[in-house]
Amino acid sequence: MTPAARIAAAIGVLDQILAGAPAEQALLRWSRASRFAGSGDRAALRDLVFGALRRRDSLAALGGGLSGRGLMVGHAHQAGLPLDAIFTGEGHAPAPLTPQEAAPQAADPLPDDLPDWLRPDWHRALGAQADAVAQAMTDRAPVWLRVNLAQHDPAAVAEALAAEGIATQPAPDLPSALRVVSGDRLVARSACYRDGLVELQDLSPQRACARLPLAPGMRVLDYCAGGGGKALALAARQPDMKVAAHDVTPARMADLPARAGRAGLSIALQTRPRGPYDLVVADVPCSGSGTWRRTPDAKWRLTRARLDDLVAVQGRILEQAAVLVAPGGSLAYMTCSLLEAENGAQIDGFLAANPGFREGDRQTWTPLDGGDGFFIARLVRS
Ligand SMILES: C[S@@+](CC[C@H](N)C(=O)[O-])C[C@H]1O[C@@H](n2cnc3c(N)ncnc32)[C@H](O)[C@@H]1O
Repeated sequence: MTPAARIAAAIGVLDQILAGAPAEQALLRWSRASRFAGSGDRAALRDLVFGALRRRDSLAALGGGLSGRGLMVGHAHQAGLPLDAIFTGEGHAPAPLTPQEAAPQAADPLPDDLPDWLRPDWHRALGAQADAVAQAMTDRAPVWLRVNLAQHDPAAVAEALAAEGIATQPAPDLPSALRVVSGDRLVARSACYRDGLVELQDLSPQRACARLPLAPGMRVLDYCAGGGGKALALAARQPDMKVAAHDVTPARMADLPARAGRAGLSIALQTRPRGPYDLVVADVPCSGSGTWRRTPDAKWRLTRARLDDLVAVQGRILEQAAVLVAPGGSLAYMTCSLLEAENGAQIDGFLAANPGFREGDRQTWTPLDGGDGFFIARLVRS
């Protein structure tokens, strides 16, 4: 496909998303209907669509309207693309620009690419960093790997990755974390990934897991395990523990035994955990506002009602998980959100209602720290 044809395809896919279709679904529908497209075309289209969604409102302002075409015209202006060569109307290229599209009168400053209803919450949570974090959310997220330190040395793993065409850089503060600087699309097919040397895991959840005090013999439960990212990270840090994983939807843990097997770790699946555990991790469902670089359509789909529902679910999970914690043990609450309602306010509410717990630790990371937005609070049971 020509660059112009890719832009025309992005216009169609974006129109579907703006009409309510989830981004992944709209991209899949396009792929199925476009058998002529190669993997390079699909990757380029995905980049165009996700890039436009991250900067939806600023591109709409630059491109003359909130439509697939407006976003792609805005993108062409912002990226300095040769407009006359793209908007030709010939073959599969999009129609020529109108005079208004060719000379946009965009607002200065451009919109901050936050949903209007959320802006006050965002600023309350992030204070002086609010604008910089909103700006950071408009960029592509870096890819981070977690080296399985239980079995491998990070420098040797970095060399093995490089031999497969994947260049990495170590995180300055965390031995397990490697940032992929080129070859990110090769990771999932690499031998290093297949053989359990590395897992795909963002820097911030790695940092959160690294903060938790672990010791041999500890009983650990990942209460909202999903694919098991936190259980695997903890087990790799201290293989001499009994690590169990639970999820209200056990099917979400389907890949966990294979992932644990690849990493040479043992994680027991628990449908009805009874406790007590020395550490219970509650990586709760959340708005994902810290990961909007990766799922930018979620930023525009979130509503106040949905956020309120999530906050209520998180509160209930905290209460359920708390009863599984042994005296002297810890409850580690995690979200990939930056919003106060899901983070600090949730923890303050829990502590006020549960005097048997005290706060041990609380930390928020934002994209300005190198990874996704992420929150952890460790609560210690008396
Ligand atoms: C943020 S995801 C977990 C991601 C996972 N920890 C990881 O690192 O890959 C939240 C998970 O919580 C689960 N969940 C939702 N409500 C729950 C509940 N009441 N009890 C336990 N798990 C729940 C969901 O099924 C989902 O898999």
